Amino acid sequence: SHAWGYAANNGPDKWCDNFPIANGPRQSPIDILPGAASYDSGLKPLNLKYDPATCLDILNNGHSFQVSFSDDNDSSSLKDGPISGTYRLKQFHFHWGASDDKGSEHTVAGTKYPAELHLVHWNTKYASFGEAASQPDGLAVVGVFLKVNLNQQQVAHFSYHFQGKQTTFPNFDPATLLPGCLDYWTYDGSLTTPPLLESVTWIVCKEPISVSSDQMGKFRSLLFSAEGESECCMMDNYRPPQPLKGRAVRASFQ
Ligand SMILES: CN[C@H]1CN(c2cccc(OC)c2)S(=O)(=O)c2sc(S(N)(=O)=O)cc21
Ligand SMILES: [Zn+2]
Repeated sequence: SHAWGYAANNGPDKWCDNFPIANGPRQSPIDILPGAASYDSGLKPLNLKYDPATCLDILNNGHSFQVSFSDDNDSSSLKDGPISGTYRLKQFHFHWGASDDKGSEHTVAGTKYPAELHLVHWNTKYASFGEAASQPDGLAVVGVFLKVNLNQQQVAHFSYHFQGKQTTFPNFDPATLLPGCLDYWTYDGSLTTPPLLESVTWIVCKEPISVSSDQMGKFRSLLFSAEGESECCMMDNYRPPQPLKGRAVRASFQ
């Protein structure tokens, strides 16, 4: 079977063929309706601590590009917020569109942002990332919307063209990608790509960060294709919102 992707023949509508959990009870992303979210005063502020020294490399994995972190200690980790215990940062990556009118996975009352950042963390009560990824409380992903600010400087110089292209990416501080205000919505969901595991506590920040339009252009110059293959630009690598199926969405703010 051909690998999954975002094209008509292997995209989100086809994922259920190989990953039946695609139609499961807690799939992501969702459309967030601020008016229907319930404020929960028991939710704590996010406690994010990132150490740039843990930044390892940047990889174009054929679906996005991801920046990976060494996770053999808690120096880059998430605590508090809606979770209990400590979750270690494993990687971050983005989803984006072919144009600025689409690209985010979560939407807010139907509004799509041009891109969305995902910071992926795993629960250290499990022995490894791989084990945590299959547990209902195993992962916590912080989602940050990106909006285009026409005279905004570069977010960072990412442009790792081909699938499989990997280079070192030393001392990048992911805290530079966080919005000033860390108000968030939270709900129980899944990975938004295969294997679509229902192991994610989603934490979606209300405030977007701004990127320049040429930063968006750089994203769109990345390639799904590998070296030597016919070039296929990496864009529209987002899954559309999935049915809420009775889940509650809580807000950390009023
Ligand atoms: C290709 N993308 C996923 C890769 N990963 C994964 C997770 C568990 C098992 C596995 O293969 C067995 C791979 S991952 O945890 O790094 C994530 S997080 C994520 S998102 N968009 O929901 O934030 C998608 C993926
Ligand atoms: Zn993602």
